[in-house]
Amino acid sequence: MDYSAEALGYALQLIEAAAEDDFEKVKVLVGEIKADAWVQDAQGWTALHAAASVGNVAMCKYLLRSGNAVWQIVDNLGCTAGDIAFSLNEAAVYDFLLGEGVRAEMLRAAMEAAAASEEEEEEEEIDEDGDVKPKLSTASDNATFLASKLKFTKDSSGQEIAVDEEGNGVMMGWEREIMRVSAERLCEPFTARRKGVKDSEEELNVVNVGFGLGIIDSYLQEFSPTQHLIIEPHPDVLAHARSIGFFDKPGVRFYEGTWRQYLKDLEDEKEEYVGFDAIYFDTYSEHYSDLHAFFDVLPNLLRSPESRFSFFHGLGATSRLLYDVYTSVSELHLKDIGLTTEWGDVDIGNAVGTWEGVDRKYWGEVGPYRLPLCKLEF
Ligand SMILES: C[S@@+](CC[C@H](N)C(=O)[O-])C[C@H]1O[C@@H](n2cnc3c(N)ncnc32)[C@H](O)[C@@H]1O
Repeated sequence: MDYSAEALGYALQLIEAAAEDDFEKVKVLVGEIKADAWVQDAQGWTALHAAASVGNVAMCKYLLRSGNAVWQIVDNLGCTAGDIAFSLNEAAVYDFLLGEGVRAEMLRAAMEAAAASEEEEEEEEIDEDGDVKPKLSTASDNATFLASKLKFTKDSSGQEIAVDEEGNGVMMGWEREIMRVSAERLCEPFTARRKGVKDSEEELNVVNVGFGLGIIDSYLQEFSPTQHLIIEPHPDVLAHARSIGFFDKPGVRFYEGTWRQYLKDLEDEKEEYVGFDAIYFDTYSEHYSDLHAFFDVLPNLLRSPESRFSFFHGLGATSRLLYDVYTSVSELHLKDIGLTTEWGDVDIGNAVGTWEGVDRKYWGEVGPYRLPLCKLEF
């Protein structure tokens, strides 16, 4: 059914009333006339964007609780209502929308986890019936990505990049600084223990999930790890790693499969249990729910209270609000399994320009990269 011109008219009036900070009119339009708060005007604004722009927390709350506003709708420039509040220094509105986002995402994660087992069963049924599955994207479906061709090339500034069949950047050279600092912070306790001890025999066991361009693995190699496990399933990435001699580096062993297969092999005792001092996670075409599932096994993989875990935090990196929401959500989920998280800023200011020829640009106005550093809470 088409959306009626009358309903659209009321919805646009609602955006106007919110932009004029006319809360009484907003209440009439939502409460009595049932105007829709999710409708967007020509610049992509909803009534919530308008309410955020005038800094009215009560109106934002009303639109979400009593109306049908949606906190994560983006305007034509990719901004959520929270991003509008942030850019206009409306701190109270920003904090309120951040809280709403965190609550909504925590709830969504819990519901997704509960539905996951049912979904698996459904997928099997579809297969048995022989139904054709819709075409999936390499950027959002792990199996599709793992079956697709990758290209290793350079961008115009000479930085290495890996690009998938759809032109999505799997790994970009500009992420190098993030990887350098991540490796350094992960190995810090080890560096401190070894300092000043001549010919130290201090062990260092590291694991990196997702080789990509091998950037973090090269930095991890600088700490001469005793065991350096790399979990990587993509045949083109593995071929690339072989071609640059990574299979022959000291301590390196590749597990040629996904991290889920590795965990299954550990469980089935096909892989030997290793306690790790440093664990890094940066896969591609997986979702937050996958990272969340990986969190759950960390207490079994970390060797000691000094051991550290980090992951590539690109979650929600298209918007300031979404980035803050996922920073909080991931920290809460890590806390659930007994890990504390410290966040460090890495300036990536000049790096974001290097996206030519690559689809799905992200980061934009989000600010510095937030580097998570997690350890077991005692
Ligand atoms: C963004 S890149 C990692 C880049 C790496 N941090 C670096 O410094 O170059 C993501 C890598 O994860 C791998 N990957 C994708 N799905 C995976 C999975 N389920 N398990 C393990 N690795 C996966 C991809 O093949 C790709 O090599």
